[in-house]
Amino acid sequence: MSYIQEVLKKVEDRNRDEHEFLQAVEEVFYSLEPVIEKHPEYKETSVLERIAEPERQIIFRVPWVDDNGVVHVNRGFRVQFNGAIGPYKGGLRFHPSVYVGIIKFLGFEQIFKNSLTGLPIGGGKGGSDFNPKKKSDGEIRRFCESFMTELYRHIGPDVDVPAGDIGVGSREIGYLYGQYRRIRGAFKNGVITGKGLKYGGSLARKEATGYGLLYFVEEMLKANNNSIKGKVIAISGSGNVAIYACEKATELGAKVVAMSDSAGYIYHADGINLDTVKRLKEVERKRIKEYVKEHQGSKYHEGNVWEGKFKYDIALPCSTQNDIDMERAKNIIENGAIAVGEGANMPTSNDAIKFFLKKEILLAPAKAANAGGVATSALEMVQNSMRYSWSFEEVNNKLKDIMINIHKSACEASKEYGLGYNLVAGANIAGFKKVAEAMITQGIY
Ligand SMILES: NC(=O)C1=CN([C@@H]2O[C@H](COP(=O)(O)OP(=O)(O)OC[C@H]3O[C@@H](n4cnc5c(N)ncnc54)[C@H](O)[C@@H]3O)[C@@H](O)[C@H]2O)C=CC1
Ligand SMILES: O=C(O)CCC(=O)C(=O)O
Repeated sequence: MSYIQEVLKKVEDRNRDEHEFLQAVEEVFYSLEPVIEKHPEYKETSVLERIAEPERQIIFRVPWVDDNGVVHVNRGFRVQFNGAIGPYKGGLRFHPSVYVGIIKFLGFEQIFKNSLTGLPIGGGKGGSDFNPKKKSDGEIRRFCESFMTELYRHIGPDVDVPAGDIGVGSREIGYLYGQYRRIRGAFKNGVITGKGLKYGGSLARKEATGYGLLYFVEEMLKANNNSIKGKVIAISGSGNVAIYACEKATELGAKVVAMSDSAGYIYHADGINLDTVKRLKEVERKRIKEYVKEHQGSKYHEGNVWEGKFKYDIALPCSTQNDIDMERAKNIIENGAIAVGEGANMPTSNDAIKFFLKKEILLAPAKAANAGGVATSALEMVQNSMRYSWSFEEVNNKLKDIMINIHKSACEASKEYGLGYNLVAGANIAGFKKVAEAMITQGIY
């Protein structure tokens, strides 16, 4: 058994039923094999064992009252995974599928992603198994208030800074921050990011993950003598990441022909009308199928977009984890894709990642490609500390530079370890080394 296999076995034994977490750890650790060989100090200081164990995980009760006066109880989580390079940083997910294995996979990914941004942020993640779908505004507010009534004691601008993720957008962030302020009796707006612009939010944070994804994919294509201009793109999801990925892709001269939600997908050969999607999803909170009522020539299909048979050059999974398994990966290639850019966290299963790499599909891995959101959150923290705000253009330019640098770091790390142009391994290695070195320098923690 190799050293990596031995460590993985220990991680598996300790986290038996946490499948998503084990998948994320396996994906990172296998790509670290050449690094461990070259750096015996990582083995001597058990960095891998340490990095796979959260510094702290908090699980709490979230009781709330619905509009009929009935009391419900959900479970809240915050996993403070690794604080070696900065305060824990990562979003909150409200979705019925949430359990500790989901939050831990997301928190683990966040360690490396945050490191790649080059900014001083550690890895953390949180959320709840609360389902925001079909809840009234009042129910959402009461849930958020209850959630923060426990969470507030574990977070702070220098300790742990949450933000949004699936099911947590600007409305939820507003209620969460309001409750934090009420309890603390202080305006510490650096405690949460993704805030509204009127109380310390950053311009371009809303757009950042989707825009950043496209900046990264453009770099990847450029490095391979290609570009986004003129490409046909399919996107899964129609939430925050998907919408702004679509916007930037269109601005860069591509045509987005498909978007989805958890029930099905729309296909519009003329190109998706993003104004309609924004209204349906951001304002009216309706299903994506409503789109076809307003656009002749578009079609709605039930099921997963990656099972659809239609032509595109680039696939951008922007919905949720394990969206692309082996069968869907094969279908994506049959549909003509030359590149995949991961906007969601861990959207591709480990065997499908290997398959894409074997088929020489250009693969922009999530940790690198969707890091623009958290990077811009870190820029929001900078602005909050300065009590100042930058213009949209200033933030967007910084975001673009960060994404270009992440691509460069992943490229260089891959090359240094003789792996050619493998951004998956390169991102893992570059993200890991910075955190590992900080951990070693700080002793045994
Ligand atoms: N919002 C952000 O800044 C960042 C988000 N991400 C990741 O991007 C992905 C999307 O997040 P957001 O757009 O923020 O969330 P969102 O809540 O705005 O949108 C989520 C989208 O995914 C779809 N979806 C959710 N569960 C699904 C399922 N089981 N099957 C099919 N579709 C499903 C929803 O219908 C919706 O269109 C997640 O993986 C998230 O972790 C990654 C980096 C930053
Ligand atoms: O902006 C943030 O802090 C969180 C972003 C996030 O949750 C992610 O990168 O997956």
